[in-house]
Amino acid sequence: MRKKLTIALVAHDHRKADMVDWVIFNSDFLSHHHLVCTGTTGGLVRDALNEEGVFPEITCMNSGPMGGDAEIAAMVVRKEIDLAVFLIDDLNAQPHEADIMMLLRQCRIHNVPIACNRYSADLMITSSLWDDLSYVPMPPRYEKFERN
Ligand SMILES: O=C(CO)COP(=O)(O)O
Repeated sequence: MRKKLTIALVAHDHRKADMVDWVIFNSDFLSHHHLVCTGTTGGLVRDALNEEGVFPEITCMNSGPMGGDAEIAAMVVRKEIDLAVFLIDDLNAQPHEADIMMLLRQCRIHNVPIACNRYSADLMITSSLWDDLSYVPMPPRYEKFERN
């Protein structure tokens, strides 16, 4: 991949083991990109990648419940995030549900690819579209559909 991407990585506590596995599996790829993480996820990602001998640029925001999702959502709004991997715990309630919904919503509004499981994340980072200069992502159109 030619472009250096800024990739958001966020995982809830019960999904952090999956995130650590995923970053190790993709350590070669991730070594070329800037990773932006919520606080606890970022520490685990850094430790896992460093153990693999990979030292990418990593920015840690606040922990999720303390506003980390909100900080990453603000980066999405400012077009500073190219893609996000957000491993959500769908089996346990989170105290900061509103912030989680905000991050997901801002990614949808601003047309930022967001993977919520490992399979989607693997497909996303291996897409040839990243290097296709003729490809223009189509933003969502909020117009009412009228049937003729
Ligand atoms: O809660 C989170 C995302 O909603 C993740 O935050 P941490 O990475 O700080 O645990």
